[in-house]
Amino acid sequence: MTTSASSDAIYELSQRFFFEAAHTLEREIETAGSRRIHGHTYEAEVTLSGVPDPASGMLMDLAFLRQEIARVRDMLDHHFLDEVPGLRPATLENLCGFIRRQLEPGLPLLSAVTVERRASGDKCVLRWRPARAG
Ligand SMILES: Nc1nc2c(c(=O)[nH]1)N=C([C@H](O)[C@H](O)COP(=O)(O)OP(=O)(O)OP(=O)(O)O)CN2
Ligand SMILES: [Zn+2]
Repeated sequence: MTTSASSDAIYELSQRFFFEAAHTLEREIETAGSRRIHGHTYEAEVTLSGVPDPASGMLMDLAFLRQEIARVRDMLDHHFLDEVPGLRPATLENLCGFIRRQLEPGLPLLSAVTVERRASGDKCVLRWRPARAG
């Protein structure tokens, strides 16, 4: 037993946001409805992982995280996702990757992005080992 029982502890800090957006989708089943322009309410969550800074007690100030999220939310909310560069086809999987690419440069502790459509019970989670785990 050592006194550093929490030395391997990793903290996860998350922030959730919503956006409303339209898209079309080419798929092998239920093709007609998916090809028509239709909309969804999306709920996304971004997660940072690491060890809090001892002085601030934070992985990152949530206000800063909100600022970063607002930037990517503006790129998606009330947009036609087929026209968002780098996103097409606008699936949950590609939305997770898109949000990661937008946020990762400013958030080195970013470790997961979740995008879901609660109304239909659909959800995708993208996880990875953060560039700087703390
Ligand atoms: N692996 C994935 N499969 C599907 C995705 C996806 O993002 N990843 N997305 C869709 C469509 O966006 C589709 O609109 C959802 O299809 P479906 O569940 O069939 O219909 P709705 O939830 O839109 O329900 P309605 O009642 O028709 O509105 C499909 N597959
Ligand atoms: Zn859809």
